[in-house]
Amino acid sequence: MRQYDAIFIGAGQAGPFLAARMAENGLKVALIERKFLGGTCVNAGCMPTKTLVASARAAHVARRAADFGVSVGREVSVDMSAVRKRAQTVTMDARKGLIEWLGGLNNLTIIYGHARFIAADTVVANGSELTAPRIFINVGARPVIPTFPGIEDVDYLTSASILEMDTLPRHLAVIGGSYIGLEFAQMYRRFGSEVTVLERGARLAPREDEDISSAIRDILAGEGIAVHTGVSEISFSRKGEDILLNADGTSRDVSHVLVATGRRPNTDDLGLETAGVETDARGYIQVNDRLETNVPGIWALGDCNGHGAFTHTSYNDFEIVAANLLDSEDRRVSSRVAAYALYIDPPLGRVGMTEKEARASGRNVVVSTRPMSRVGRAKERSETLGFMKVVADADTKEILGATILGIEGDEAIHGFIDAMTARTTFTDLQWAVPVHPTVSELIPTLLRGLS
Ligand SMILES: Cc1cc2nc3c(=O)[nH]c(=O)nc-3n(C[C@H](O)[C@H](O)[C@H](O)COP(=O)(O)OP(=O)(O)OC[C@H]3O[C@@H](n4cnc5c(N)ncnc54)[C@H](O)[C@@H]3O)c2cc1C
Ligand SMILES: NC(=O)c1ccc[n+]([C@@H]2O[C@H](COP(=O)([O-])OP(=O)(O)OC[C@H]3O[C@@H](n4cnc5c(N)ncnc54)[C@H](O)[C@@H]3O)[C@@H](O)[C@H]2O)c1
Repeated sequence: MRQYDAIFIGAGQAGPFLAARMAENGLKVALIERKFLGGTCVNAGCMPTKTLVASARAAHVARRAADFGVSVGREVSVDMSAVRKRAQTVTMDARKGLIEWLGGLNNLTIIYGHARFIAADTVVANGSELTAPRIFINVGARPVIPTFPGIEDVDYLTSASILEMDTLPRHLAVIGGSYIGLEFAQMYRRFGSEVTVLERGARLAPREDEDISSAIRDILAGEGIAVHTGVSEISFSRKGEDILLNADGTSRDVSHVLVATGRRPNTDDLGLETAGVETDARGYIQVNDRLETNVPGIWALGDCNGHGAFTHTSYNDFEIVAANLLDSEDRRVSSRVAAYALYIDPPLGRVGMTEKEARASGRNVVVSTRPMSRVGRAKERSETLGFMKVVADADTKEILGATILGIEGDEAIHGFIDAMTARTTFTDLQWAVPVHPTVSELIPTLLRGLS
Protein backbone atom coordinates (compact mmCIF):
# COMPACT_ATOMS: atom_id res chain seq x y z
CA MET A 1 0.00 0.00 0.00
CA ARG A 2 1.44 3.37 -1.02
CA GLN A 3 0.69 6.26 1.34
CA TYR A 4 0.09 9.83 0.06
CA ASP A 5 -1.17 13.09 1.53
CA ALA A 6 -3.61 13.50 -1.37
CA ILE A 7 -4.81 11.42 -4.32
CA PHE A 8 -6.36 12.89 -7.47
CA ILE A 9 -8.53 10.72 -9.72
CA GLY A 10 -8.67 12.21 -13.24
CA ALA A 11 -6.46 14.93 -14.69
CA GLY A 12 -9.12 17.28 -16.07
CA GLN A 13 -9.29 21.05 -15.61
CA ALA A 14 -9.35 21.11 -11.79
CA GLY A 15 -7.32 18.23 -10.34
CA PRO A 16 -3.88 18.89 -11.87
CA PHE A 17 -3.84 22.53 -10.69
CA LEU A 18 -4.81 21.60 -7.13
CA ALA A 19 -2.37 18.67 -7.17
CA ALA A 20 0.42 21.05 -8.22
CA ARG A 21 -0.46 23.59 -5.50
CA MET A 22 -0.41 20.84 -2.87
CA ALA A 23 2.86 19.37 -4.15
CA GLU A 24 4.43 22.84 -4.11
CA ASN A 25 3.29 23.13 -0.48
CA GLY A 26 5.32 20.00 0.33
CA LEU A 27 2.49 17.48 0.35
CA LYS A 28 3.03 14.06 -1.23
CA VAL A 29 0.52 13.78 -4.08
CA ALA A 30 -0.57 11.07 -6.57
CA LEU A 31 -2.35 12.11 -9.79
CA ILE A 32 -4.07 9.16 -11.52
CA GLU A 33 -5.15 9.56 -15.16
CA ARG A 34 -6.44 6.75 -17.36
CA LYS A 35 -5.84 8.47 -20.69
CA PHE A 36 -4.29 11.90 -21.29
CA LEU A 37 -3.33 14.76 -18.98
CA GLY A 38 -5.64 17.74 -19.56
CA GLY A 39 -8.77 15.62 -19.94
CA THR A 40 -11.57 16.55 -22.31
CA CYS A 41 -10.77 20.25 -22.80
CA VAL A 42 -7.24 19.71 -24.05
CA ASN A 43 -7.66 16.39 -25.84
CA ALA A 44 -11.23 16.12 -27.12
CA GLY A 45 -13.10 19.31 -26.24
CA CYS A 46 -12.51 23.05 -26.21
CA MET A 47 -9.01 23.19 -27.67
CA PRO A 48 -9.36 20.93 -30.74
CA THR A 49 -12.92 22.10 -31.47
CA LYS A 50 -12.15 25.80 -31.26
CA THR A 51 -9.12 25.21 -33.49
CA LEU A 52 -11.44 23.53 -36.01
CA VAL A 53 -13.96 26.37 -35.65
CA ALA A 54 -11.14 28.77 -36.58
CA SER A 55 -10.34 26.74 -39.74
CA ALA A 56 -14.02 26.71 -40.67
CA ARG A 57 -14.22 30.47 -40.17
CA ALA A 58 -11.19 30.98 -42.38
CA ALA A 59 -12.98 29.06 -45.17
CA HIS A 60 -16.15 31.09 -44.59
CA VAL A 61 -14.34 34.43 -44.71
CA ALA A 62 -12.40 33.34 -47.81
CA ARG A 63 -15.69 32.51 -49.57
CA ARG A 64 -17.00 35.95 -48.63
CA ALA A 65 -13.79 37.68 -49.71
CA ALA A 66 -15.48 39.48 -52.59
CA ASP A 67 -17.85 41.20 -50.09
CA PHE A 68 -14.75 42.94 -48.74
CA GLY A 69 -13.36 43.79 -52.16
CA VAL A 70 -10.80 41.01 -51.99
CA SER A 71 -10.21 38.41 -54.68
CA VAL A 72 -8.99 34.93 -53.68
CA GLY A 73 -8.63 33.80 -57.26
CA ARG A 74 -10.41 30.47 -57.37
CA GLU A 75 -12.96 28.33 -55.55
CA VAL A 76 -12.16 27.86 -51.87
CA SER A 77 -11.38 24.28 -50.90
CA VAL A 78 -10.49 22.72 -47.56
CA ASP A 79 -7.70 20.21 -46.93
CA MET A 80 -9.24 18.15 -44.12
CA SER A 81 -5.98 16.40 -43.40
CA ALA A 82 -4.25 19.76 -42.78
CA VAL A 83 -7.24 20.97 -40.77
CA ARG A 84 -7.06 17.90 -38.51
CA LYS A 85 -3.29 18.19 -38.17
CA ARG A 86 -3.62 21.81 -37.03
CA ALA A 87 -6.09 20.80 -34.29
CA GLN A 88 -3.87 17.90 -33.24
CA THR A 89 -0.86 20.21 -32.98
CA VAL A 90 -2.71 22.56 -30.65
CA THR A 91 -3.78 19.60 -28.49
CA MET A 92 -0.35 17.96 -28.50
CA ASP A 93 1.40 21.23 -27.56
CA ALA A 94 -0.94 21.69 -24.60
CA ARG A 95 -0.65 18.04 -23.52
CA LYS A 96 3.14 18.18 -23.81
CA GLY A 97 3.18 21.35 -21.71
CA LEU A 98 1.22 19.58 -18.97
CA ILE A 99 3.44 16.49 -19.11
CA GLU A 100 6.55 18.66 -18.72
CA TRP A 101 5.09 20.88 -16.01
CA LEU A 102 3.45 18.21 -13.87
CA GLY A 103 6.17 15.64 -14.56
CA GLY A 104 8.79 18.11 -13.29
CA LEU A 105 7.14 18.83 -9.94
CA ASN A 106 8.69 17.48 -6.75
CA ASN A 107 6.32 15.47 -4.52
CA LEU A 108 3.91 14.73 -7.40
CA THR A 109 3.67 11.22 -8.92
CA ILE A 110 1.68 10.72 -12.12
CA ILE A 111 0.14 7.26 -12.44
CA TYR A 112 -1.49 6.21 -15.74
CA GLY A 113 -4.42 3.84 -15.20
CA HIS A 114 -8.08 3.59 -14.26
CA ALA A 115 -8.62 4.33 -10.55
CA ARG A 116 -11.36 2.78 -8.44
CA PHE A 117 -12.17 3.14 -4.72
CA ILE A 118 -11.76 0.03 -2.57
CA ALA A 119 -12.36 2.00 0.66
CA ALA A 120 -13.17 5.61 1.51
CA ASP A 121 -9.46 6.41 1.82
CA THR A 122 -8.01 3.88 -0.65
CA VAL A 123 -8.02 3.46 -4.41
CA VAL A 124 -6.55 0.86 -6.69
CA ALA A 125 -4.91 1.74 -10.01
CA ASN A 126 -2.75 -0.49 -12.23
CA GLY A 127 -2.98 -3.21 -9.58
CA SER A 128 -1.43 -0.98 -6.86
CA GLU A 129 -3.24 0.23 -3.78
CA LEU A 130 -2.85 3.88 -2.81
CA THR A 131 -4.19 5.50 0.33
CA ALA A 132 -4.55 9.13 1.45
CA PRO A 133 -6.63 11.14 3.93
CA ARG A 134 -7.77 13.41 1.08
CA ILE A 135 -9.08 12.20 -2.28
CA PHE A 136 -10.18 14.55 -5.07
CA ILE A 137 -12.38 13.22 -7.89
CA ASN A 138 -12.07 15.04 -11.26
CA VAL A 139 -13.23 12.34 -13.67
CA GLY A 140 -15.28 14.42 -16.14
CA ALA A 141 -17.97 13.12 -18.45
CA ARG A 142 -18.48 11.25 -21.73
CA PRO A 143 -21.05 11.29 -24.55
CA VAL A 144 -24.49 9.76 -23.99
CA ILE A 145 -25.60 7.48 -26.84
CA PRO A 146 -29.38 6.98 -26.83
CA THR A 147 -30.68 3.53 -27.79
CA PHE A 148 -31.86 4.54 -31.28
CA PRO A 149 -33.02 1.44 -33.22
CA GLY A 150 -30.21 0.33 -35.54
CA ILE A 151 -27.56 2.61 -34.00
CA GLU A 152 -25.26 -0.34 -33.30
CA ASP A 153 -25.29 -1.28 -37.00
CA VAL A 154 -23.79 2.02 -38.15
CA ASP A 155 -20.41 3.62 -37.49
CA TYR A 156 -21.74 6.71 -35.74
CA LEU A 157 -19.41 9.50 -34.63
CA THR A 158 -19.14 11.18 -31.23
CA SER A 159 -17.57 14.53 -30.37
CA ALA A 160 -14.35 12.58 -29.72
CA SER A 161 -14.19 10.28 -32.76
CA ILE A 162 -15.15 13.04 -35.22
CA LEU A 163 -11.85 14.72 -34.31
CA GLU A 164 -10.06 11.85 -36.09
CA MET A 165 -11.80 12.60 -39.42
CA ASP A 166 -9.45 13.68 -42.18
CA THR A 167 -11.91 13.41 -45.06
CA LEU A 168 -14.95 15.53 -45.79
CA PRO A 169 -18.32 13.85 -45.16
CA ARG A 170 -20.69 14.12 -48.14
CA HIS A 171 -23.65 14.53 -45.79
CA LEU A 172 -23.28 14.81 -42.02
CA ALA A 173 -26.40 14.26 -39.91
CA VAL A 174 -26.09 15.77 -36.44
CA ILE A 175 -28.37 14.35 -33.75
CA GLY A 176 -28.79 16.94 -30.99
CA GLY A 177 -28.99 20.68 -31.59
CA SER A 178 -27.16 22.15 -28.62
CA TYR A 179 -23.53 23.13 -27.85
CA ILE A 180 -21.69 20.20 -29.38
CA GLY A 181 -24.10 19.55 -32.23
CA LEU A 182 -24.31 23.14 -33.42
CA GLU A 183 -20.58 23.84 -33.27
CA PHE A 184 -19.84 20.76 -35.41
CA ALA A 185 -22.82 21.37 -37.72
CA GLN A 186 -21.68 24.85 -38.73
CA MET A 187 -18.02 23.84 -38.87
CA TYR A 188 -18.67 20.96 -41.28
CA ARG A 189 -21.04 23.04 -43.40
CA ARG A 190 -18.22 25.57 -43.78
CA PHE A 191 -15.75 22.79 -44.61
CA GLY A 192 -18.13 21.91 -47.47
CA SER A 193 -20.41 19.08 -46.25
CA GLU A 194 -24.16 18.96 -46.59
CA VAL A 195 -25.41 19.10 -42.97
CA THR A 196 -28.73 18.16 -41.37
CA VAL A 197 -29.46 18.82 -37.67
CA LEU A 198 -32.14 16.80 -35.87
CA GLU A 199 -33.13 18.12 -32.44
CA ARG A 200 -35.67 16.49 -30.14
CA GLY A 201 -36.65 19.75 -28.45
CA ALA A 202 -39.06 22.24 -29.99
CA ARG A 203 -36.13 24.52 -30.85
CA LEU A 204 -32.35 24.63 -31.14
CA ALA A 205 -30.36 25.30 -27.96
CA PRO A 206 -33.54 24.62 -25.98
CA ARG A 207 -32.19 26.03 -22.70
CA GLU A 208 -31.96 29.52 -24.24
CA ASP A 209 -34.82 32.00 -24.68
CA GLU A 210 -37.00 31.51 -27.74
CA ASP A 211 -35.75 34.67 -29.48
CA ILE A 212 -32.18 33.38 -29.19
CA SER A 213 -33.02 29.87 -30.44
CA SER A 214 -34.83 31.41 -33.37
CA ALA A 215 -31.91 33.74 -34.26
CA ILE A 216 -29.47 30.79 -34.03
CA ARG A 217 -31.69 28.80 -36.39
CA ASP A 218 -31.75 31.71 -38.86
CA ILE A 219 -27.95 31.98 -38.77
CA LEU A 220 -27.46 28.26 -39.43
CA ALA A 221 -30.25 27.94 -42.01
CA GLY A 222 -28.76 30.99 -43.74
CA GLU A 223 -25.59 28.97 -44.35
CA GLY A 224 -27.59 26.10 -45.87
CA ILE A 225 -27.86 23.80 -42.85
CA ALA A 226 -31.13 21.82 -42.77
CA VAL A 227 -32.64 22.11 -39.29
CA HIS A 228 -35.41 19.86 -37.96
CA THR A 229 -36.73 20.36 -34.44
CA GLY A 230 -39.32 18.44 -32.43
CA VAL A 231 -37.96 15.18 -33.87
CA SER A 232 -39.04 12.18 -31.81
CA GLU A 233 -38.52 8.86 -33.62
CA ILE A 234 -35.01 8.32 -34.98
CA SER A 235 -33.69 5.02 -36.36
CA PHE A 236 -30.79 3.89 -38.54
CA SER A 237 -29.96 1.17 -41.03
CA ARG A 238 -27.10 0.51 -43.42
CA LYS A 239 -27.50 1.34 -47.11
CA GLY A 240 -24.35 0.13 -48.83
CA GLU A 241 -21.57 2.52 -47.83
CA ASP A 242 -24.17 5.03 -46.65
CA ILE A 243 -26.48 5.29 -43.66
CA LEU A 244 -30.24 5.43 -43.98
CA LEU A 245 -31.52 7.77 -41.29
CA ASN A 246 -35.21 7.66 -40.56
CA ALA A 247 -36.68 10.51 -38.53
CA ASP A 248 -40.41 10.74 -37.88
CA GLY A 249 -41.22 8.83 -41.06
CA THR A 250 -38.82 10.72 -43.37
CA SER A 251 -35.78 8.83 -44.69
CA ARG A 252 -32.47 10.49 -45.51
CA ASP A 253 -29.44 8.94 -47.12
CA VAL A 254 -26.43 10.34 -45.22
CA SER A 255 -22.74 9.48 -45.21
CA HIS A 256 -21.99 10.20 -41.53
CA VAL A 257 -23.89 10.61 -38.25
CA LEU A 258 -22.68 12.59 -35.24
CA VAL A 259 -24.49 11.81 -31.98
CA ALA A 260 -24.39 14.93 -29.78
CA THR A 261 -27.23 14.28 -27.36
CA GLY A 262 -25.55 15.20 -24.10
CA ARG A 263 -22.94 13.86 -21.69
CA ARG A 264 -22.96 11.73 -18.55
CA PRO A 265 -20.47 11.72 -15.66
CA ASN A 266 -17.70 9.08 -15.52
CA THR A 267 -18.81 7.92 -12.10
CA ASP A 268 -20.25 4.48 -12.89
CA ASP A 269 -17.00 2.49 -12.60
CA LEU A 270 -15.36 4.31 -9.74
CA GLY A 271 -16.35 2.21 -6.71
CA LEU A 272 -18.28 5.14 -5.25
CA GLU A 273 -20.70 2.74 -3.50
CA THR A 274 -17.73 1.10 -1.73
CA ALA A 275 -16.50 4.51 -0.58
CA GLY A 276 -20.04 5.53 0.42
CA VAL A 277 -20.06 8.60 -1.86
CA GLU A 278 -23.57 9.68 -2.85
CA THR A 279 -24.60 10.45 -6.43
CA ASP A 280 -27.90 11.66 -7.87
CA ALA A 281 -30.05 9.54 -10.20
CA ARG A 282 -27.96 10.61 -13.21
CA GLY A 283 -24.65 9.71 -11.55
CA TYR A 284 -23.51 13.24 -10.61
CA ILE A 285 -21.59 13.24 -7.32
CA GLN A 286 -23.47 15.16 -4.64
CA VAL A 287 -21.40 17.99 -3.15
CA ASN A 288 -22.00 20.88 -0.78
CA ASP A 289 -21.19 24.53 -1.44
CA ARG A 290 -17.48 23.85 -0.76
CA LEU A 291 -17.45 20.85 -3.15
CA GLU A 292 -17.15 18.33 -0.32
CA THR A 293 -18.98 15.02 -0.82
CA ASN A 294 -20.98 13.35 1.96
CA VAL A 295 -17.81 11.37 2.89
CA PRO A 296 -15.30 13.45 4.90
CA GLY A 297 -11.98 13.65 3.03
CA ILE A 298 -13.47 13.21 -0.47
CA TRP A 299 -14.15 16.14 -2.82
CA ALA A 300 -15.62 16.15 -6.36
CA LEU A 301 -14.57 18.80 -8.89
CA GLY A 302 -15.53 19.61 -12.46
CA ASP A 303 -18.24 18.13 -14.68
CA CYS A 304 -18.76 15.08 -12.43
CA ASN A 305 -20.35 17.18 -9.64
CA GLY A 306 -23.09 18.58 -11.89
CA HIS A 307 -22.39 22.21 -10.89
CA GLY A 308 -20.97 23.19 -14.24
CA ALA A 309 -20.03 21.55 -17.51
CA PHE A 310 -17.34 23.91 -18.70
CA THR A 311 -13.60 24.30 -18.43
CA HIS A 312 -13.94 27.58 -16.56
CA THR A 313 -16.36 26.09 -13.99
CA SER A 314 -14.04 23.14 -13.43
CA TYR A 315 -11.05 25.48 -13.03
CA ASN A 316 -13.09 27.60 -10.62
CA ASP A 317 -13.80 24.44 -8.60
CA PHE A 318 -10.02 24.12 -8.22
CA GLU A 319 -9.80 27.76 -7.12
CA ILE A 320 -12.56 27.28 -4.52
CA VAL A 321 -11.05 24.14 -2.98
CA ALA A 322 -7.50 25.56 -3.10
CA ALA A 323 -8.64 28.76 -1.36
CA ASN A 324 -10.49 26.83 1.33
CA LEU A 325 -7.83 24.20 2.01
CA LEU A 326 -4.59 26.08 1.40
CA ASP A 327 -5.35 29.79 1.87
CA SER A 328 -7.74 29.72 4.88
CA GLU A 329 -10.50 31.37 2.85
CA ASP A 330 -14.19 30.55 2.71
CA ARG A 331 -15.09 30.31 -0.98
CA ARG A 332 -18.32 28.78 -2.20
CA VAL A 333 -19.63 27.56 -5.52
CA SER A 334 -22.93 29.43 -5.02
CA SER A 335 -21.11 32.78 -5.39
CA ARG A 336 -20.13 31.89 -8.97
CA VAL A 337 -21.92 33.87 -11.70
CA ALA A 338 -22.87 31.31 -14.36
CA ALA A 339 -21.50 32.20 -17.80
CA TYR A 340 -20.63 30.40 -21.03
CA ALA A 341 -20.38 30.74 -24.78
CA LEU A 342 -21.65 28.70 -27.69
CA TYR A 343 -19.02 28.77 -30.41
CA ILE A 344 -21.06 28.99 -33.52
CA ASP A 345 -20.08 32.01 -35.61
CA PRO A 346 -21.15 34.62 -34.66
CA PRO A 347 -20.84 33.28 -31.12
CA LEU A 348 -23.38 33.37 -28.32
CA GLY A 349 -22.06 34.88 -25.07
CA ARG A 350 -24.28 34.25 -22.04
CA VAL A 351 -24.32 35.16 -18.38
CA GLY A 352 -26.84 34.72 -15.58
CA MET A 353 -30.55 34.13 -15.98
CA THR A 354 -32.41 33.80 -19.24
CA GLU A 355 -35.43 36.07 -19.61
CA LYS A 356 -37.65 33.04 -19.03
CA GLU A 357 -35.84 32.18 -15.78
CA ALA A 358 -35.97 35.81 -14.62
CA ARG A 359 -39.71 36.03 -15.22
CA ALA A 360 -40.27 32.67 -13.47
CA SER A 361 -38.43 34.06 -10.41
CA GLY A 362 -41.38 36.38 -9.75
CA ARG A 363 -39.26 39.55 -9.91
CA ASN A 364 -40.34 42.77 -11.58
CA VAL A 365 -38.36 42.11 -14.76
CA VAL A 366 -37.30 44.66 -17.40
CA VAL A 367 -35.68 43.68 -20.69
CA SER A 368 -33.77 45.66 -23.29
CA THR A 369 -32.61 44.38 -26.68
CA ARG A 370 -30.63 45.93 -29.53
CA PRO A 371 -29.78 44.35 -32.91
CA MET A 372 -26.15 43.83 -33.87
CA SER A 373 -26.93 45.91 -36.96
CA ARG A 374 -26.67 48.92 -34.58
CA VAL A 375 -23.05 48.04 -33.75
CA GLY A 376 -20.43 49.97 -35.72
CA ARG A 377 -17.85 47.18 -35.47
CA ALA A 378 -20.39 44.69 -36.90
CA LYS A 379 -21.29 46.98 -39.80
CA GLU A 380 -17.66 47.65 -40.64
CA ARG A 381 -16.98 43.89 -40.68
CA SER A 382 -20.18 43.14 -42.66
CA GLU A 383 -21.25 40.74 -39.87
CA THR A 384 -24.45 42.19 -38.45
CA LEU A 385 -26.32 38.98 -37.58
CA GLY A 386 -27.66 38.55 -34.05
CA PHE A 387 -28.65 40.80 -31.16
CA MET A 388 -27.86 41.68 -27.57
CA LYS A 389 -30.23 41.53 -24.67
CA VAL A 390 -30.11 42.35 -20.97
CA VAL A 391 -32.56 41.27 -18.28
CA ALA A 392 -32.75 43.24 -15.03
CA ASP A 393 -34.76 43.73 -11.85
CA ALA A 394 -36.69 47.00 -12.14
CA ASP A 395 -36.93 47.40 -8.36
CA THR A 396 -33.37 46.65 -7.24
CA LYS A 397 -31.70 47.70 -10.55
CA GLU A 398 -29.76 44.43 -10.43
CA ILE A 399 -28.57 42.93 -13.73
CA LEU A 400 -29.99 39.40 -13.76
CA GLY A 401 -28.62 38.13 -17.05
CA ALA A 402 -27.37 39.06 -20.49
CA THR A 403 -26.87 37.59 -23.93
CA ILE A 404 -24.77 38.73 -26.84
CA LEU A 405 -25.38 36.69 -29.96
CA GLY A 406 -23.18 38.40 -32.50
CA ILE A 407 -19.67 39.11 -33.63
CA GLU A 408 -17.29 38.93 -30.63
CA GLY A 409 -20.22 38.21 -28.30
CA ASP A 410 -18.04 35.73 -26.38
CA GLU A 411 -15.64 38.58 -25.46
CA ALA A 412 -18.10 41.46 -25.06
CA ILE A 413 -20.21 39.42 -22.59
CA HIS A 414 -17.40 39.86 -20.04
CA GLY A 415 -18.55 43.43 -19.40
CA PHE A 416 -21.70 41.89 -17.96
CA ILE A 417 -19.87 39.03 -16.20
CA ASP A 418 -17.67 41.58 -14.40
CA ALA A 419 -20.60 43.88 -13.58
CA MET A 420 -22.63 40.99 -12.16
CA THR A 421 -19.67 39.64 -10.19
CA ALA A 422 -19.13 43.12 -8.69
CA ARG A 423 -22.91 43.42 -8.13
CA THR A 424 -22.96 46.72 -9.99
CA THR A 425 -26.45 48.03 -10.78
CA PHE A 426 -27.39 48.83 -14.36
CA THR A 427 -27.90 52.48 -13.49
CA ASP A 428 -24.17 52.69 -12.58
CA LEU A 429 -23.22 51.51 -16.07
CA GLN A 430 -25.66 53.45 -18.20
CA TRP A 431 -23.31 56.42 -18.62
CA ALA A 432 -20.04 54.54 -19.07
CA VAL A 433 -18.04 55.85 -22.04
CA PRO A 434 -16.97 52.88 -24.16
CA VAL A 435 -14.29 52.79 -26.85
CA HIS A 436 -15.40 53.29 -30.44
CA PRO A 437 -15.78 51.23 -32.62
CA THR A 438 -16.28 48.10 -30.50
CA VAL A 439 -19.12 45.67 -29.84
CA SER A 440 -19.16 46.74 -26.18
CA GLU A 441 -19.88 50.33 -27.15
CA LEU A 442 -23.58 49.53 -27.55
CA ILE A 443 -23.87 48.22 -23.97
CA PRO A 444 -24.57 51.59 -22.26
CA THR A 445 -27.25 52.27 -24.90
CA LEU A 446 -28.68 48.78 -24.30
CA LEU A 447 -28.76 49.49 -20.56
CA ARG A 448 -30.43 52.87 -21.06
CA GLY A 449 -33.23 50.89 -22.71
CA LEU A 450 -34.04 49.40 -19.30
CA SER A 451 -35.43 52.61 -17.82
C1 LIG B 1 -16.63 18.74 -27.99
C2 LIG B 1 -16.56 19.54 -26.71
C3 LIG B 1 -16.31 20.89 -26.76
C4 LIG B 1 -16.23 21.63 -25.58
N1 LIG B 1 -16.02 22.97 -25.68
C5 LIG B 1 -15.96 23.70 -24.55
C6 LIG B 1 -15.71 25.09 -24.62
O1 LIG B 1 -15.54 25.68 -25.70
N2 LIG B 1 -15.62 25.79 -23.47
C7 LIG B 1 -15.80 25.18 -22.26
O2 LIG B 1 -15.72 25.86 -21.23
N3 LIG B 1 -16.04 23.87 -22.16
C8 LIG B 1 -16.13 23.11 -23.28
N4 LIG B 1 -16.36 21.77 -23.18
C9 LIG B 1 -16.50 21.16 -21.84
C10 LIG B 1 -15.11 20.97 -21.19
O3 LIG B 1 -14.28 20.19 -22.04
C11 LIG B 1 -15.23 20.30 -19.82
O4 LIG B 1 -16.22 20.95 -19.06
C12 LIG B 1 -13.87 20.43 -19.13
O5 LIG B 1 -12.93 19.60 -19.78
C13 LIG B 1 -13.88 20.16 -17.65
O6 LIG B 1 -13.88 18.84 -17.40
P1 LIG B 1 -13.41 18.18 -16.03
O7 LIG B 1 -12.33 18.93 -15.37
O8 LIG B 1 -14.61 17.90 -15.24
O9 LIG B 1 -12.85 16.77 -16.52
P2 LIG B 1 -12.31 16.29 -17.93
O10 LIG B 1 -11.60 17.36 -18.65
O11 LIG B 1 -13.41 15.59 -18.62
O12 LIG B 1 -11.20 15.23 -17.47
C14 LIG B 1 -11.49 14.10 -16.72
C15 LIG B 1 -10.32 13.15 -16.81
O13 LIG B 1 -10.52 12.08 -15.90
C16 LIG B 1 -10.05 10.87 -16.48
N5 LIG B 1 -10.73 9.78 -15.79
C17 LIG B 1 -12.06 9.50 -15.78
N6 LIG B 1 -12.30 8.47 -14.97
C18 LIG B 1 -11.12 8.06 -14.46
C19 LIG B 1 -10.72 7.06 -13.57
N7 LIG B 1 -11.61 6.24 -13.00
N8 LIG B 1 -9.41 6.92 -13.28
C20 LIG B 1 -8.49 7.73 -13.84
N9 LIG B 1 -8.81 8.73 -14.68
C21 LIG B 1 -10.11 8.90 -14.98
C22 LIG B 1 -10.41 11.04 -17.94
O14 LIG B 1 -9.60 10.21 -18.76
C23 LIG B 1 -10.14 12.51 -18.18
O15 LIG B 1 -8.84 12.74 -18.63
C24 LIG B 1 -16.41 21.00 -24.34
C25 LIG B 1 -16.64 19.61 -24.27
C26 LIG B 1 -16.71 18.89 -25.45
C27 LIG B 1 -16.95 17.41 -25.37
N1 LIG C 1 -18.99 26.12 -26.04
C1 LIG C 1 -18.96 25.35 -24.96
O1 LIG C 1 -18.69 25.80 -23.86
C2 LIG C 1 -19.23 23.90 -25.11
C3 LIG C 1 -19.13 23.30 -26.35
C4 LIG C 1 -19.42 21.96 -26.46
C5 LIG C 1 -19.77 21.24 -25.32
N2 LIG C 1 -19.83 21.83 -24.14
C6 LIG C 1 -20.25 21.08 -22.95
O2 LIG C 1 -20.62 19.76 -23.29
C7 LIG C 1 -21.89 19.49 -22.72
C8 LIG C 1 -22.64 18.54 -23.60
O3 LIG C 1 -23.01 19.17 -24.82
P1 LIG C 1 -24.13 18.54 -25.73
O4 LIG C 1 -24.45 19.53 -26.79
O5 LIG C 1 -23.80 17.15 -26.12
O6 LIG C 1 -25.30 18.35 -24.69
P2 LIG C 1 -26.58 19.21 -24.30
O7 LIG C 1 -27.18 18.49 -23.15
O8 LIG C 1 -26.27 20.63 -24.16
O9 LIG C 1 -27.52 19.07 -25.58
C9 LIG C 1 -27.98 17.85 -26.06
C10 LIG C 1 -29.07 18.15 -27.08
O10 LIG C 1 -29.49 16.93 -27.66
C11 LIG C 1 -30.90 16.89 -27.66
N3 LIG C 1 -31.29 15.49 -27.61
C12 LIG C 1 -31.21 14.65 -26.56
N4 LIG C 1 -31.67 13.43 -26.90
C13 LIG C 1 -32.04 13.51 -28.20
C14 LIG C 1 -32.59 12.57 -29.11
N5 LIG C 1 -32.86 11.32 -28.74
N6 LIG C 1 -32.84 12.98 -30.37
C15 LIG C 1 -32.57 14.26 -30.76
N7 LIG C 1 -32.06 15.18 -29.93
C16 LIG C 1 -31.79 14.81 -28.66
C17 LIG C 1 -31.31 17.68 -26.43
O11 LIG C 1 -32.64 18.16 -26.54
C18 LIG C 1 -30.29 18.81 -26.43
O12 LIG C 1 -30.68 19.91 -27.19
C19 LIG C 1 -22.58 20.81 -22.54
O13 LIG C 1 -23.41 20.78 -21.42
C20 LIG C 1 -21.45 21.76 -22.37
O14 LIG C 1 -21.23 22.01 -21.03
C21 LIG C 1 -19.57 23.17 -24.01
